[in-house]
Amino acid sequence: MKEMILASLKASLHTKEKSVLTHTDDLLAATENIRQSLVAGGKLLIFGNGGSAADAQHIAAEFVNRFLKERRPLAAMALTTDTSVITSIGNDYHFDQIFQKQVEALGRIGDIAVGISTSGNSPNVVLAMETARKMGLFTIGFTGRGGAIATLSDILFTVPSDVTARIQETHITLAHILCELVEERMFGGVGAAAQP
Ligand SMILES: O=C(CO)[C@@H](O)[C@H](O)[C@H](O)[C@H](O)COP(=O)(O)O
Ligand SMILES: [Zn+2]
Repeated sequence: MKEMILASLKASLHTKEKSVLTHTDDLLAATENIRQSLVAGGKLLIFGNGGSAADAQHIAAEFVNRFLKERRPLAAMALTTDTSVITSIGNDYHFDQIFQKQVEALGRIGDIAVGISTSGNSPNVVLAMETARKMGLFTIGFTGRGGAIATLSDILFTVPSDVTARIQETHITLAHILCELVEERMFGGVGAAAQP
C-alpha cells in the first residue's frame, strides 16, 4: 500500500511537470486572450463532467471572487451549476446538449469557452465547443492526450497520461497557474481598488 501512495505521488508530479513545461507558451497565450476578453467586457464560460465539473466551478470562483490578489471581480461562469437548466435540457432534449444550449443562450462574441474533458470526447463538451466555435467565441480546451475537442480548441492544454485522476490533477494545476498569470497581467503591482 505504501508503494501505491508513492507511485501515485510520483506519477502526479511527473505528469504535471511534463504538461506544464510543454504548455508554457500556451499559458502565456491564454493569459493574453483572457485578459483581452475580460477588459473588453467578455466572460469565461467553463464546463466539464464529474471531476471536471468541479474544476469548472473551482476555476470560475477564482475569477469571480479572487485568487491571490485583492482586485475587482472578473467575469466567469461554470455551466455546471444550475440544476433546473441542466435537468430541463437533459429531460426535454438530451444530456449531450446541457452545455451547448447554455453556450447558445449566454455566449457572446468576445467571450471565451473553456471545455474540460479528460477523454476529450464527452459529447456534451464536444457539442458545446462546436457551438462556441460556430458563434465566433475563442475556445480553450483542457484534455488528456487529445480527443475530439482538440481540433475545436484555439488553445489546447494536453496532459500526457491515460489516468483520469492524473489528468484532472494537472488540469487544476494549469488552471491555477493561468489564474495567477491573469491576475499578474491585469493587476500586477497595484492595490485593492485598482482597475486594469
Ligand atoms: O472525477 C472523476 C474521475 O477522477 C470522474 O467523476 C470523471 O470526471 C467522470 O467520469 C467524467 O464523466 C469523465 O468525463 P471526461 O473527463 O472524459 O469528459
Ligand atoms: Zn476525479
